[in-house]
This record gives sequence, C-alpha cells and structure tokens, in this order.
Amino acid sequence: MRKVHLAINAGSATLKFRAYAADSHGLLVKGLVEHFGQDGGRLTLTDGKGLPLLKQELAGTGRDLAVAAVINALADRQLTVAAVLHRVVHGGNRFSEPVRLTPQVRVSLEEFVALAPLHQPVSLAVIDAFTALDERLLQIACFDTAFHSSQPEVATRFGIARHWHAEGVRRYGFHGLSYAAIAHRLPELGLAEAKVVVCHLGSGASACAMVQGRSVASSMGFSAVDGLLMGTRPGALDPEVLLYWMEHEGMGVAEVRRELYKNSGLLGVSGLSADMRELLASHAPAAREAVELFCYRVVREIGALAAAMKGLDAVIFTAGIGERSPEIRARVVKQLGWLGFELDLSANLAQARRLTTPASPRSAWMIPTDEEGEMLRSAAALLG
Ligand SMILES: Nc1ncnc2c1ncn2[C@@H]1O[C@H](COP(=O)(O)OP(=O)(O)O)[C@@H](O)[C@H]1O
Ligand SMILES: CC(=O)OP(=O)(O)O
Ligand SMILES: [Mg+2]
Repeated sequence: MRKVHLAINAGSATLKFRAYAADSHGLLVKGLVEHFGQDGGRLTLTDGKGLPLLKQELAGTGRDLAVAAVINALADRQLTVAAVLHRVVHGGNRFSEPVRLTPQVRVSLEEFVALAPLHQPVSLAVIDAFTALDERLLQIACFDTAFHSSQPEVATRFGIARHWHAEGVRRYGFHGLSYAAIAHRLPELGLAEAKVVVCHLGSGASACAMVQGRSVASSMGFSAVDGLLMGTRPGALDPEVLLYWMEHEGMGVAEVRRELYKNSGLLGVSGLSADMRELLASHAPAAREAVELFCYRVVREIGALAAAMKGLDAVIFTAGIGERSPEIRARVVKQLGWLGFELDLSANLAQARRLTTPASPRSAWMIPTDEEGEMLRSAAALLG
C-alpha cells in the first residue's frame, strides 16, 4: 500500500478531494462526490491527469458512508490514507494557520457553525466520519479565513460599537485557500508587485484585493453571505431587509437563515436555478436579469476594491464560473473598459490565461484555482 495525504474540500452539495503521494507530494487521484449526503450520491475518481478511474453510485445518504466509499475506492488502488487535510471555511479570530485537529480544536470549530451554515457542519461531519474510522489518524484543518489575516484593521471593522469587534463581530473574508493558491501564481504572470482583484466565482462568490500577493480587503465579511451575488446567497444586503422579514412576515431566525442561504442569489432572482450554466442557456427574462445582476455586482465590487487599494493593475477570474464561462468574463471585462481593460475576444473564448490584448493598459486573466494543493502546501510543517 502506498501512503497518501488526502485534501478534502467539503461543500454543501459536493465533496471534492485530491490524494497526494505522502513521499513525493505528487498528485495521484482526483475525486468528487456529487449529491454529497443526499439521495443519488455518486463518487467519481480520475487519475492526476483527469483520466477516468471510477464512477460509482452510492447506496444511501450518510456522509460517513460516502467517506467510507472514498477510502475503499483508494484502497482498491493500493492507496492508504496517512493524513487528511480539511478545508474549514470559518476559523473566526482564533485560527490564522493550519492546525492539527484535536477534540478541543473541534469544539472551537463548532462555535462557527451558525456563521457558515452551508459549510461548517458538513466539514465537522466529515472530520467525525474519519475520526470514527480511525481516531489516531492525523487530521489537519486549513482555514478559508486565514489568508485574510494580513488585512489592515480598517478593512475588518464594521461601523458598530467597538466592543463587538473585540468580541469577534468583524469582517474576516473567505475563499482564502483559493486566493493563496492564486497569490503563488502572481510572480509567473509578472504580477508579484501588482495591485490585483481576484474574483473567485463559484457557488459561493467573492472578490479579494491583493497588494504584492497579500489580502488587503475582501467582499465577504463576518460570514460567507456578504458581498457578491451567489448561487443561493444574496451577497451584501441592507440589514433592514432582515428586520422587515421578521417584523412584517413574522419570520424567525431559522426562516431568515434559510432565505439568506438557500432561497436567494441566482436561484432567488431567476426563480429558476442556482446553476450559472442553466441561466446562461435560458431565454427567460428573470434568468437574464439574474445574470445581469451577477455581473453588475462583480463590476461594482472590483471598483470598490480598486479604490480601497488606490489602484488596479489586473483582474483575475477563478473557480467554476470564473474558469469556465467566457460569457461572464467577457461581460465583466467589457464593463471595465473605461478603466483600461481591452478584452481579447478570441483569447477569452479559447480559455487562454491572458484575456486582454497585448496593448491593453491593464490586464485580465483566467487562472484555475487549486484549493487542495494550497492545503498541502500550507500544512507541510504539520505533515512532517
Ligand atoms: N461551463 C460553465 N459555464 C458557466 N458556469 C459554469 C460552467 N461550469 C461550471 N459553472 C458554474 O460554476 C459554479 C460552481 O462552481 P464551483 O467553483 O465548482 O463551486 P463550489 O466549489 O463552490 O461548489 C456553478 O454555478 C456552475 O454552474
Ligand atoms: C466560502 C464559500 O462560500 O465557499 P463555497 O464557494 O465553496 O461555497
Ligand atoms: Mg468552492
């Protein structure tokens, strides 16, 4: 059996993972569980280059069952898990680097469940499933909030009474593993010293202002519901809307939370789907409006982050929509034309890295993210 380090990226509906050789750190297997913890769960494995290895329907809905299926599928390929790295979305103000999971750390992570209801409970369930199989297994938590700990205090404060900030009611920022992965790529793009806005556009979406590869501001705040329009989350919302729902509609905390995390965003605005592919393929006016609002909010946020950095050299698109949708990228870059972005239409369609013309005063890029690779890199010291 060959030992692997397994990097796990658990989301509300999918579990993505990558297995790396423990000795060489080479990528051996990529995997995905769709409908994770739901009916119709399905496990797909490919090798490191993406060639198919396995497609398997899961019998049952348990997350522990899916985790066991992953371990068995790896064992069938003579791979045994020596350590697990988990993407944990919320580390609050307690964790700014990867940490070995102990019972005490797990209790701390539980505190942030209400602030990341789509993610934190799922990560905890996956951690528990591995612990149940082998309580001595080395498990490490890598945090989405950590990359943003470099932000100046002004970028982290809300305009509320000071004591709240000290108590942890502040802006954190998320998608940090993704942003760190992109930050490592900046030197090869000639952007090591640049002022850059990175747009992570996936099911969750956010934007991050980076100066010299460090986060200085982000669109996400106390939770991953702030900022851009997302699949099912509204992004920035006047808090009075919540009071209106509670006072006039009699909604309680659980209903408000459901509205914020499950019924809003692209799904809520379109009334059709949270999936950008379906909306782009639809001729329904509400679907077009949802796409238009999505792009408008990205453009507005880029403007705000550029002002916060007092300048802008480049915009980088990443994650599901950012990596795979030429149409969304084109709409955003065209709306930034007045700032000196000149889209190269054919490069964008051809999925090239650089999306702007050679003469464009400012550059736009498409760079695939690598959250799992970043987990491995950031946890190297703990892996020994
Ligand atoms: N070819 C494509 N064109 C447009 N959107 C796409 C394409 N492929 C995937 N997406 C969108 O990417 C989003 C999922 O992104 P992803 O980064 O995988 O999300 P997450 O990891 O947060 O679940 C979905 O909205 C999906 O519709
Ligand atoms: C933080 C967050 O929103 O993550 P995801 O995009 O994976 O949902
Ligand atoms: Mg994601």
